[in-house]
This record gives sequence, structure tokens and C-alpha cells, in this order.
Amino acid sequence: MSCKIAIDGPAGSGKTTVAKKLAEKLGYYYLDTGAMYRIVGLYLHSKGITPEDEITLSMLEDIDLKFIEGKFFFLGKEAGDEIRTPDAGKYASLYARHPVVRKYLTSLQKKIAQSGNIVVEGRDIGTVVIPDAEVKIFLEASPEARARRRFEELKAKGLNVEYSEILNEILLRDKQDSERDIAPLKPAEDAFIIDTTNLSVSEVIEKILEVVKIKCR
Ligand SMILES: Nc1ncnc2c1ncn2[C@@H]1O[C@H](COP(=O)(O)OP(=O)(O)O)[C@@H](O)[C@H]1O
Ligand SMILES: Nc1ccn([C@@H]2O[C@H](COP(=O)(O)OP(=O)(O)O)[C@@H](O)[C@H]2O)c(=O)n1
Repeated sequence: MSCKIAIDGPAGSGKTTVAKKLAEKLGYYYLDTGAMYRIVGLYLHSKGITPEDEITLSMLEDIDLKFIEGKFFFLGKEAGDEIRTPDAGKYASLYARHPVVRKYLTSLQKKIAQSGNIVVEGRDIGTVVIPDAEVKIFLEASPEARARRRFEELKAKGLNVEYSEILNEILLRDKQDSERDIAPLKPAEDAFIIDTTNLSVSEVIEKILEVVKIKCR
């Protein structure tokens, strides 16, 4: 039987780390939907288009966003660390409120999610992208823990970041993502909520595997 695992949650809750390791352990495909919003946000911002402007489907098709063997390509090149900066997260969240952006990316995500056993991470996976997922996980953690994690992660990448700025950016994105009209960040009714504040990555993965064993038999 095919099994789809949705992992949603706010910035720094551990979605990417857990989803990647889980997909590897289970031999499932893996899709990071946040990367798609980061690519679109960076592109639209670079074109001087604001979230309040009219955004058309053809503008988005000009990005030439492709997902090939688990990697993202846009404008003919592979997406790299440039999409992992705090600014990319800020633009992603700003344009993610736009209905045309959401319609375009959600349709792509639904198509990719049909490829078989897959772990998909994001904000609206269990509620909108694959509401029929066999396993729905919602990760959460205190804003301070999530900011500390993201601060350490970006510092390790050599970025010159301040913890207080990262905390403010995370709190702003939490607010924007959970209060928007379309596909707000919230646990699906049937999601298993895991507070990862005081759990190691392995402990989070063990908890999810317990659910997978039951739901994806
Ligand atoms: N349970 C955890 N405990 C400690 N650090 C974690 C935990 N989960 C993730 N991390 C670390 O926190 C940072 C952000 O995790 P990430 O998976 O990118 O979160 P998200 O995808 O939800 O934004 C990464 O450096 C990751 O290694
Ligand atoms: N399925 C998704 C995934 C991301 N997003 C948006 O894209 C932004 C960046 O997502 P991300 O998962 O890369 O961010 P992090 O949680 O890794 O910081 C989020 O803050 C959301 O605004 C979304 O709206 N829907």
C-alpha cells in the first residue's frame, strides 16, 4: 500500500531534518515545499513585484521551476544555499499569502506527491496538499528553541546573524503564516502533534515511526 507522510510546523521546529532522515530510513521520496515558496519569493522580489501587485500565472511559469530527482531547478540552474537565507524565508512568507502563488505551487506539489511513498514537509501539507495522507505530523517547539536552532544553523553556515533578529523573524513569520486567509499554518484535525522543544532529532523520529508502523502497515 502506498503511504504518504505529511510533516507541518513553524520555522525551526525540525521539519526538514526529520523529514529527510525519515524518508531516507523508509526509502520514501522527499519533498520540501518550503523551498518552492523560497524560490518564488526570491524571484518575484528580484523582479520588483510586491505581494500587493497583480501576480499572474505566466509570471510564475517564467521561473521555470522544476523538481528533478529530488532537486529543485529554476531559471535553468539548481537551487542552492541562496534560498536558505533569512531573507529568502521572509520573501517566501510574504508571497505565500498570494492566492495565485498558492494555487500554482499547490498544484505542482499535489502532482509530485502522487509519485508514491513520500514524506512531504511544509505548512499546509496535512490540511491542503495531501489531506488524504495516511500519516499527519505537526511539529512545534518554543519560539526561543526554534530561534536558537536556526541561529546555530545559519552561524555554522558562516552567515553573520544575531539571535534576536532571528527570533523576531521567526515570530513574524509564525504570525504571517498562521493568520493568513489561505492555507494557514495549523495542525490538521487528524494530525499527531509533537512538541520537539526538549526532544532530540532521534527521539522525534522514533515517535513518528511508531505512528507510521500503525498507519502505513
Ligand atoms: N529536535 C531537535 N533538537 C535540536 N535541534 C534540532 C531538532 N530538530 C532540528 N534541529 C536543528 O535545528 C535546525 C533547524 O531545523 P530544520 O529541520 O531546518 O527546521 P524546519 O525545517 O522546521 O525549519 C537544524 O540545524 C536542525 O539540525
Ligand atoms: N507548504 C508551505 C511551505 C512553506 N510556506 C511558506 O514558505 C516559508 C518558508 O518555508 P520553509 O519551510 O522553507 O521555512 P522554514 O520552516 O524552513 O524556516 C514559510 O514561512 C511559509 O510562509 C508555505 O506557505 N506553505
